[in-house]
Amino acid sequence: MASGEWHCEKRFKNESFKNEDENVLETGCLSIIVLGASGDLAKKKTFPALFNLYGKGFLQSDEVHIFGYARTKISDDELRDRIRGYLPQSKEDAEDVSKFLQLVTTLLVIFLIINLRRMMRLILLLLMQIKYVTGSYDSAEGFQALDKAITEQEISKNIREGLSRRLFYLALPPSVYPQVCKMIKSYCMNKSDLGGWTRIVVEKPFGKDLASAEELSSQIGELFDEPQIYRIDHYLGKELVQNLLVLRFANRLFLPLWNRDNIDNVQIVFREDFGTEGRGGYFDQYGIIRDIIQNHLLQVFCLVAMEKPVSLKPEHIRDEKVKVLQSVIPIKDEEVVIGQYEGYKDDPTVPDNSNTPTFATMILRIHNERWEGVPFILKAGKALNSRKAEIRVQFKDVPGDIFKCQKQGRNEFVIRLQPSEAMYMKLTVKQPGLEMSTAQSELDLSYTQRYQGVVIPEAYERLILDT
Ligand SMILES: NC(=O)C1=CN([C@@H]2O[C@H](COP(=O)(O)OP(=O)(O)OC[C@H]3O[C@@H](n4cnc5c(N)ncnc54)[C@H](OP(=O)(O)O)[C@@H]3O)[C@@H](O)[C@H]2O)C=CC1
Ligand SMILES: O=C1O[C@H](COP(=O)(O)O)[C@@H](O)[C@H](O)[C@H]1O
Repeated sequence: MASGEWHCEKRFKNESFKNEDENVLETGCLSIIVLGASGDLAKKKTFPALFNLYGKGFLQSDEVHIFGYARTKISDDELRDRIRGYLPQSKEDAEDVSKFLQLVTTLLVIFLIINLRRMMRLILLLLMQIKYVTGSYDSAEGFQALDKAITEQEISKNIREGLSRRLFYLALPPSVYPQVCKMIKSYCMNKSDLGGWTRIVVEKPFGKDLASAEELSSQIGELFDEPQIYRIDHYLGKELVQNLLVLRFANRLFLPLWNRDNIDNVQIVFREDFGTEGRGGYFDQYGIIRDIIQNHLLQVFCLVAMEKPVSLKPEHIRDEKVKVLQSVIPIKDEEVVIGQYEGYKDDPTVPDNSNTPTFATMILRIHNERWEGVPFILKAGKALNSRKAEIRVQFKDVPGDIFKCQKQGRNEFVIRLQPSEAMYMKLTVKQPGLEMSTAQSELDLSYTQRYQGVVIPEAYERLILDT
């Protein structure tokens, strides 16, 4: 395997990040059931992540079976066609498909000619059997049919019932989580307690406000034990978000600078260059604040602003996040701007009279010793002119500017989460040459240049693997 590739063994053997009770390799039939399989998340992220995990050897073909469930009536093949579009595809790939089909008997030669990863994907597309079951989210009938399909698969794999594992991934609007969880609990649980398990993965946003989040938590909590429930925020799986803890707490350089004495403001920005594209059924109920800011950007905000955790244990990290969130003072109305992009209501899945925001920006202010007076500006928008997610830490001006260079710009530390992961520091330097003049330049750590050949895993690969 190439040096940058993730490796099963490496992950399980990484002692420094290990919790006492995790990293036990399990065997037995694993069924992964994607509920809401007809939707945007499933086709863009969930299924491609599963394919990648399979390609990297984390999911074994003799143990894993994947199911899709939704109300939309489509065939297994139609579902596969939808997914195929979101796996790396280009004219070049299409040629490889036909080459592969023609040269299937000379597999070793092809391995030398075409990229190994692409090759794996082609094989997967041919081999993986994704079964699609149609049904509503509150009908016993649908979930009984789903259970039947899973059980048949488990039996065909010749595995004792109790050793089977069932992972239900709710790629659905949170409004249907309670009814779906009830159905899973009533009809689709792993049938015995001989060592298998049933787990559920729920997506953000967890409710609409405090009351509904608490209600959702107690509804799910009545049906499943806490260790069976996985709440996903995929921004936490992004490489540069994972890097934030390391960056902040493993580098002496940043320790004395990361505070109100040196930092003028912090900007955490999410932009997308496409709109809802048929996702109005989910998005219009929630809007950009609940879709992006309350979860993804707030998690990033916590990692930028929190104090050093006691250790890397999840509870310790959570405790620090909670502390910094508790120190945020109520947001002022005059420090919020919201908007809706022109054309949003043209999406047939969006109601004609919708006033749901698709853009929002706001200032968070932290009332503590480190951050008093430093605005954290959070901004998110759909259908803007570019796609980008980044953190910009802007430093204060240097006092006593003997070079008269302040107009050229401040020191700024930028962490670009996507696209093209990078970190760069904007500095003032002497313009090379005979004159003593200054210019803005950058210390640049662009991942494509620094880590050539390293394949950065998609956020969902990491998170689904953890479940
Ligand atoms: N799209 C993305 O990139 C990401 C989405 N998410 C999260 O995933 C979840 C699903 O989002 P996404 O897939 O984009 O949304 P979609 O609008 O695509 O909904 C997913 C599926 O849910 C069903 N559905 C949609 N609206 C309703 C409704 N009002 N009541 C019941 N069922 C409905 C539809 O399936 P059918 O009608 O066939 O049953 C649809 O195909 C959300 O919680 C979102 O926050 C998280 C990260 C990224
Ligand atoms: O959670 C969501 O995230 C996606 C954007 O994810 P990214 O990893 O591609 O940045 C967004 O499109 C979607 O509206 C939202 O639900």
